[in-house]
Parts: sequence; structure tokens; C-alpha cells
Amino acid sequence: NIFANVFKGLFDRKEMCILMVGLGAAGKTTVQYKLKLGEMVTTIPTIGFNVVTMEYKNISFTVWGVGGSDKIRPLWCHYFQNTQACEEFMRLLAEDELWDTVLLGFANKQDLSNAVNAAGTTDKLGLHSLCHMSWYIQATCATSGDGLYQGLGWLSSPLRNQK
Ligand SMILES: Nc1nc2c(ncn2[C@@H]2O[C@H](COP(=O)(O)OP(=O)(O)OP(=O)(O)O)[C@@H](O)[C@H]2O)c(=O)[nH]1
Ligand SMILES: [Mg+2]
Repeated sequence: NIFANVFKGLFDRKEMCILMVGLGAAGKTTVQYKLKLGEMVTTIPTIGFNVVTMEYKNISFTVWGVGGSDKIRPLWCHYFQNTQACEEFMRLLAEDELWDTVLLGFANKQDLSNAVNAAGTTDKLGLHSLCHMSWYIQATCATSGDGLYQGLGWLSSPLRNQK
């Protein structure tokens, strides 16, 4: 009945804070606005961060997208070897504050023929050795939106079991 649904809607509401990191031009801002507005926006490199809040499956997601780099951003991907980016990523995941979190990775730009797929991304990031948190890699195309909601769907399921 309607009242039960309204009550369920009120009390089942959960909030989730997402920190989105990745190399410059990976598509983080595009993901944020595609989820928020349902459309592709023209982005410029993020200086600092963007915050977007959206609702999905009774969960309020606050997504913080951190710029991939600062002024040297255009050089970033040439400047760092992939392995160094991976090490940086692993260092981040080992932070105490992130111990209690889950990891959703977007293997983005799947519309491009040279994109690394989800399995390749998992291997390159060495996620099989990541035992202390639950993780999932979703193939996406942020410009069309493909895969984004599948990712959020995964994210919302372990969340249900949290406090
Ligand atoms: N072909 C393709 N292009 C994409 C996709 N996602 C994002 N882009 C493009 O990639 C470029 C960079 O996207 P952004 O969303 O600004 O990247 P970002 O990760 O926020 O970059 P920083 O803010 O510099 O860290 C833009 O031109 C996007 O249109 C995708 O799935 N496929
Ligand atoms: Mg950005």
C-alpha cells in the first residue's frame, strides 16, 4: 500500500559518499554529469574537485570527482608509467580511512577500440590480491552511459548490508 511504500521510502533511504579518482581525462567528470543529468556535458579538466549528488535505488550518492592532476595534467599520462599510477592507487586503498569501504572501478571508454576491458583493468591494477575490501570492475562508456547504472547497482548491494 501507498503508506507502507512512503514509510519504506523514508526509512530505507541511505546515503553513500563516493570518492572518484583516476588519471586525468579518464572520464570522471563525464560520469558524474551523465549520472546526474542523464546527458553528456562538455568538460574541462577538473582543477580541484566536482561534487554531484544523485539518487538511485533509494540511495543518495554524493560523488566527489577529484581532478586527475593540476597544471601538468596534459602530460600526466605520459609522465607517469602505468605501474606508478597503480602503485599510487594501491597506496590510496591501503589508507586506514578507506579500510571500511568498497571499490567500484569503471573501465571506461569501451567505445574506443584500444580501450582496456574489465578483465584487463583488473589485472593491471592487481585487484586479485586486494583481499580486505570487496571490489568490482564494470566496463563503461561514460559518454553513452553504458554500464554506469550496472556499477551503481553493484555498489548498492553491499551497501544494504552495512550498518
Ligand atoms: N570516447 C569516449 N570519450 C569519453 C568517455 N568518457 C569521457 N570521455 C571524454 O574524455 C574527455 C575527458 O573527460 P573528463 O570527464 O573531463 O575526464 P576527467 O577524468 O574528469 O579528467 P580530469 O578532470 O582532468 O581528471 C572528454 O572529452 C570526454 O568527453 C567515453 O566513455 N568514451
Ligand atoms: Mg574532471
